[in-house]
Amino acid sequence: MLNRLRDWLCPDLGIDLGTVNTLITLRGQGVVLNEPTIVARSKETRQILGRGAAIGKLAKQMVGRTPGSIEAVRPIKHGVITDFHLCEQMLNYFIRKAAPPKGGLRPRVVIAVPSEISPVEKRAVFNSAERAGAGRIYLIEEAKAASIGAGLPISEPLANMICDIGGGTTETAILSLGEIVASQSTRVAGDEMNEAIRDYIRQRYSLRIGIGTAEQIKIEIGSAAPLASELNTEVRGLDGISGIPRKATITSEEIREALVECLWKIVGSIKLTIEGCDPELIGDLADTGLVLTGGGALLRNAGQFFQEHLGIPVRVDDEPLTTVARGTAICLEHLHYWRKKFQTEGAGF
Ligand SMILES: Nc1ncnc2c1ncn2[C@@H]1O[C@H](COP(=O)(O)OP(=O)(O)OP(=O)(O)O)[C@@H](O)[C@H]1O
Repeated sequence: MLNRLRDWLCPDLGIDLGTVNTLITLRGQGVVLNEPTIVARSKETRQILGRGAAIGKLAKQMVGRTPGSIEAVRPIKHGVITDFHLCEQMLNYFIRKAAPPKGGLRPRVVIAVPSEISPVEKRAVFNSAERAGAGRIYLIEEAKAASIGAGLPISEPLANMICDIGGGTTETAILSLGEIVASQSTRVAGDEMNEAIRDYIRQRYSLRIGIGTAEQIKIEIGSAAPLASELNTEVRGLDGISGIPRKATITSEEIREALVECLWKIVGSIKLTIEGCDPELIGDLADTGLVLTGGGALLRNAGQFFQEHLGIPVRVDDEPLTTVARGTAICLEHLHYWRKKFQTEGAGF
């Protein structure tokens, strides 16, 4: 009864504070907010545009199309807050949008953060969330939240491996008995793939394209392993020699070539994680395999590529963009159990 009243007045929130996307879940309701982690502000006054509303989807529409006086800023880079003030304003806006406050109560919040962030960086997340209106704050490692969201039996005495390929970081972890036993984090992820595509097209076609176009190409025809039927797309950019707009047709084979180095670096990071694990547990991985999550897992044939190069079964989660957020939602449902395991701070409820 008390729980229901509290849920109505001030629902608990789960937040996946990602480099590219921020997702918020409410206890019992699943994902209620999914917005780009971007803020648009005036360069001169540093005020957020649209009376503080140019955040998320609205700000993303402005990327690359802003006049010189406006900048679209991502307050998080490689999973770590780089602009505290902006992050706090963004979180405040998202929290209010997801769960408008009633009665002045502060919600309990579970936030997923990269596993290898420093104590100072953790403190920045606490402070930003607290100033944005959160009450008691619990931090959970992104890889653990992803494992829970993907339904892995992480409480069992068995090795389970997860690899979350996000926008700014790829987090790989092996978990057993509810804890991370080995992990690696690399900055090779979706953003670096976009840069690789942009550079490839500049070198191969002398065509200059923006990072947003490179991302669109990745989503439209990107793949990690050969496709049954290869794809192509028309790309518009600026001729690097004449400076005149020009078109070119790019194939999925070419994009695969552009992405191969990034993918090999991710394979290297997964192998390092395995090497850092107790040999007793490594044996389990031949059966339990690897689960891929994060937006990067949507690259066509990603499962096939990693399976071929790691020699263990690989499964892509059904909805990899929401796995971490769904993991935080499950933690909210069982907060009495999980809160003993979280790193917590805040005013309490
Ligand atoms: N279909 C797709 N194919 C390939 N990549 C995709 C696809 N859809 C989205 N992505 C990429 O997924 C990335 C975003 O994933 P995600 O939302 O999991 O990252 P994030 O949680 O914001 O980042 P991080 O975990 O690094 O903080 C972007 O780089 C985006 O380009």
